[in-house]
Amino acid sequence: MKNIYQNISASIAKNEKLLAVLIDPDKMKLSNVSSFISKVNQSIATHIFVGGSEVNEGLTEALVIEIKKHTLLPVVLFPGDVTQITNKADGILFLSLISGRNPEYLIGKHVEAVSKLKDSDLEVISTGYILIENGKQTAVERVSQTKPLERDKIQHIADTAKAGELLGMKLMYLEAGSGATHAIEPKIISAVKKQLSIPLIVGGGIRTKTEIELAYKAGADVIVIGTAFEKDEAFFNHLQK
Ligand SMILES: CC(C)=CCC/C(C)=C/CC/C(C)=C/CC/C(C)=C/COP(=O)(O)OP(=O)(O)O
Ligand SMILES: O=P(O)(O)OC[C@@H](O)CO
Ligand SMILES: [Mg+2]
Repeated sequence: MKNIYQNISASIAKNEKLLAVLIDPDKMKLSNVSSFISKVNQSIATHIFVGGSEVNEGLTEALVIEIKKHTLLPVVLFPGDVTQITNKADGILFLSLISGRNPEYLIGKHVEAVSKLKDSDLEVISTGYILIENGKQTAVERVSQTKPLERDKIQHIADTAKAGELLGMKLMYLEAGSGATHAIEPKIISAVKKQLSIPLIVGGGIRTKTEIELAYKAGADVIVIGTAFEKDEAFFNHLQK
């Protein structure tokens, strides 16, 4: 039995903070997985997310198989598209892009995904995905052809998250975009957190231990970091258990 969601909730109840390392199948060489994952294992990371906004078919499955050889941490798909679904992972963030108004990314991809999910034992976790503007166009914006929410409309951001919760979503993900120049501001995180009773994930542009601490303090339950590790694996040295 998979219990990724239950374990996230249990950690939050104990006031523990969670860290997901995002690995992009387009950028990670299979030959580097073993050494990269050994660094992940020695760090405070609690989850491995695998995904990208555009990934060539087949790469995700090969990467997940290789990662699973080297770690006991849960491997969770964070897919930009249906082609990234593989049964070799433990779970999948079943993302609906609720900051946008593109029906394909609100419900279309999900309908397409069902035939794949029916035959898998992936734990499917319904996740509201909210893209917030950070000054430059992100890959998610380009791929999904949607506009991010404006960062100074904080009440609108919080209401969007709450609407997702009321629709039954189990996790809420505030996204500044991979490699964002500015991470999501703490005041946005805390305003959203105040209205929510489901776990809150925050990612995009987080590069320092200070930014991690500020996001946790503001109310992030799970932080996602990809680019900072892609650019410099020495960042793991600052995040030892
Ligand atoms: C339900 C299924 C099967 C898919 C969900 C489809 C949806 C709604 C996706 C949301 C929009 C999207 C394109 C999300 C991508 C999320 C992601 C993995 C972002 C990280 O990738 P990046 O790292 O931004 O890409 P680059 O490294 O290429 O910039
Ligand atoms: O790559 P970074 O900027 O860490 O962003 C992580 C994730 O939130 C992107 O989807
Ligand atoms: Mg990336």
